[in-house]
Amino acid sequence: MKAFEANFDGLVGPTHNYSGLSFGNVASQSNGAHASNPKLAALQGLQKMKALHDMGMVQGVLAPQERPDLFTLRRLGFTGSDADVLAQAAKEAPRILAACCSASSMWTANAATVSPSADTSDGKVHFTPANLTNKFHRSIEHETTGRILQATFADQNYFAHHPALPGVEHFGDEGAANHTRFCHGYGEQGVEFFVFGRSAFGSRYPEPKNCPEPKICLEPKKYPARHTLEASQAVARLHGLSDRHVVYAQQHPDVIDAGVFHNDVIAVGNRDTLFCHEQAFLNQAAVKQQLTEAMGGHFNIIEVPANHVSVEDAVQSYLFNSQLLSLPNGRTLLVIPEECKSNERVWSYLSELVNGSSPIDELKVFDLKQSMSNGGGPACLRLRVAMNEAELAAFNPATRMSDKLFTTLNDWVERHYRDRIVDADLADPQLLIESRTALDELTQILQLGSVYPFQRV
Ligand SMILES: NCCC[C@H](NC(=O)CCC(=O)O)C(=O)O
Repeated sequence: MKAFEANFDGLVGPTHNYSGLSFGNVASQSNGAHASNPKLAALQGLQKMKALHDMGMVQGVLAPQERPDLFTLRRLGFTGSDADVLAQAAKEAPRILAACCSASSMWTANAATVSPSADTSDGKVHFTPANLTNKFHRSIEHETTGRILQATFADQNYFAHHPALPGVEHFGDEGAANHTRFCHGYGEQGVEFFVFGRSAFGSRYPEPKNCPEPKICLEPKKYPARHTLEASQAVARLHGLSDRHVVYAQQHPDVIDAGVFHNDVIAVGNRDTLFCHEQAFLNQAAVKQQLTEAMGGHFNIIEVPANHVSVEDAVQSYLFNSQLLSLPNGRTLLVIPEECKSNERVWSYLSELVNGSSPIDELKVFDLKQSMSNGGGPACLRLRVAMNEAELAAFNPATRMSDKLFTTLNDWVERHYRDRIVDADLADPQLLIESRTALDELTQILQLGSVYPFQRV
């Protein structure tokens, strides 16, 4: 049976704003307090989805979340009417209000870890929503994410859904941003590559299997390592992956300290190719060897040297937060953000790469500035789901990008979204009403049922 890689992009929610919520994410920290443009953000995202659809890729849409999150605010002790809750939170705890208004679910690379059916013991596609424990504003995503994924991949004959891992730092899980699946063909047994930032239980315990670093004691000094080895191992167990086809690697702590808060800021992979910076992993030589062996010796590694592109340039340009795509016409495309073009060193490296003999044939540049200003590039905005023909026929067709859905969603954004949000707007009860009205209509467009808390009371 033929198999495909589908990309499910997160639709940007109506409250998209810059609140400087992500310590360790340079863009988020430096753009806090700037005015955002949710309408433009959503339209920029839709343009990318439509472009991939036009190239013949399978493209899906994942719905955003209900924000402001009144249910979390009430859980934290704010009371009264919706307007009272917002007013009290704005006065007494504006940072908590901002966290409860973030549209961060747009970065669906953090929505879940997905294992295709060719890799799992029961032959189903497995999904585990990421608990995102390291950031409060993201830790409140996984329940609704789980419901959206179940409404998108509902058929239990093909799709298996797990709850998020326990919500404590020991099992900090950031989902597919730290997970790459390599394969020779999308429908064949693949190699799942899990990248973590630290080990929660330390080196007193036996060395984990398939882990190139003997004593996992190194940790970043400045910024948090969000994702643990133990989380990755739990996901591999839940998905029924075989040890022989799993490789674990630790992110280099120094690059986390340089602003690489997820591995997808410094590495991207597709099929039998890994495109990464030479300083991405601890013990990088061993990581490369393990991956090559697990892939049966047929594996391409494009390793970018620091003297061409520094880690700082990678973080500034999001070179590696690109989408490495195998197009239906057989060519390999790298989808990059505009920031790569404006960085001279990155652009000259990329120009040489596509003109040379590398496996990458073409570049496509997108303006994703609204998302980039919060540290989310092309790869952050998508969750990959490799599916065979039967699975493709089984997922919710209303979530699949088409010319018609593109027109419908553009119109929906134009009607419901604001073109400017600053901090003071987050407490506006009208924004809550607008957001819920928009999402209620969206669940009908995408045929999701009642996935939002406000629809379930
Ligand atoms: N994969 C990209 C994720 C980016 C995301 N940024 C944020 O949540 C910033 C939100 C703000 O600062 O308003 C994060 O750091 O997890």
